[in-house]
Amino acid sequence: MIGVLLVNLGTPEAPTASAVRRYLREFLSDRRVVELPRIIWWPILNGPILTFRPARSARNYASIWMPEGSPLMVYSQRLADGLQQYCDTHFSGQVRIALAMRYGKPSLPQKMAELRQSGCEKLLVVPLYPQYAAATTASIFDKVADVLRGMRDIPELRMLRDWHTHPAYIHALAESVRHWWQENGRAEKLLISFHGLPQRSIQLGDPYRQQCEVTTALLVQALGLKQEEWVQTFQSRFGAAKWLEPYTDKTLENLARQGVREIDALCPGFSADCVETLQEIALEGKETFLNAGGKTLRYIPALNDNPLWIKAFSEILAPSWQFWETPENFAVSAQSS
Ligand SMILES: C=CC1=C(C)c2cc3[nH]c(cc4nc(cc5[nH]c(cc1n2)c(C)c5CCC(=O)O)C(CCC(=O)O)=C4C)c(C)c3C=C
Ligand SMILES: [Fe+2]
Ligand SMILES: [Fe+2]
Repeated sequence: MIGVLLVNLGTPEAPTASAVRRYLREFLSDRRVVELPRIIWWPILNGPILTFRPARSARNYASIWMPEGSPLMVYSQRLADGLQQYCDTHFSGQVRIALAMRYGKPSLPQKMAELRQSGCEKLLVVPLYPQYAAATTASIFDKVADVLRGMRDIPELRMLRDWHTHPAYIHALAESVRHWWQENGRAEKLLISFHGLPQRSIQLGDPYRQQCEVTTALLVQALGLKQEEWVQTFQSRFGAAKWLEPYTDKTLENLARQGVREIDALCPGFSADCVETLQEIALEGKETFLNAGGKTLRYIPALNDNPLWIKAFSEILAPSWQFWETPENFAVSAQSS
């Protein structure tokens, strides 16, 4: 049996200051996320950040919370469930899908143990980030390695590093934008916004910005957009350092001032909608744009559990488990799909 462990960032358990504080403490203590010497970072984190940010951040979460919970969790779980169903039909019950979070629950140690106990002797780890960053992808690898360190009988392991150029991903994005245009009409400009990173991460060798740019280039090519019909930006700055530019919020203001009236916004780096897309872009970004003179900003949902994406995602993952395929233990029926 092959275990596929989808891993996303993690999210607070409730839209309250105390739950957000617990979440931020774990997240922002990760050395892959904040690469400052502890002696400098510790007092800042435990002082102003964990004092003031949780309440403000909790309000942001409250504005987008779903009846079933945090959107990041709800959509990631729906993706995992949809993928399990798809695999049961197309891969003869040989693939078991699970979802874990890098921070909080369901935890990586718990889900890795469950997969192992249910007879998965092979494990494919799939960070739910199309573009590689040390802060996200490598952090998941670190945690997986920590868990393996405590296991006697470790599984055979593979990890997907990124899928930022995969034709199935680009096609799924392009289809979701085209579908959006069919249903809602087409705005003057397509804003393509990725989560930011400190500029220093790039100087230290992170391929993240380049991967975002390649995804954008392939997407606008697939959509047949001209240069003046799209703009690529980076959102979610944190702290005082310089982050990747152009910034999404400043760009929205500038576009409105230049006379752009309608924007469709897409966040291709997020597999699941979350506070950064539903609050920061669809609510706050819209407000910024309208306050600066824009007329409409419409957020195009992430791929989430879109059935087209579930099929496309299985095409991205399948080569990794077919690598393990042997005639005796794995009757693949993928071609019959
Ligand atoms: C130093 C800070 C941060 C780095 C570096 C960073 C990189 C990074 N993050 C994502 C994806 C997500 N981030 C999310 C939330 C979030 N991110 C940071 C900080 C950094 N991110 C904070 C403090 C928060 C929490 C919200 C807030 O208080 O503003 C989320 C959403 C989580 C949710 O619960 O909905 C995602 C997803 C990527 C892809 C990335 C590097 C490329
Ligand atoms: Fe983040
Ligand atoms: Fe944010």
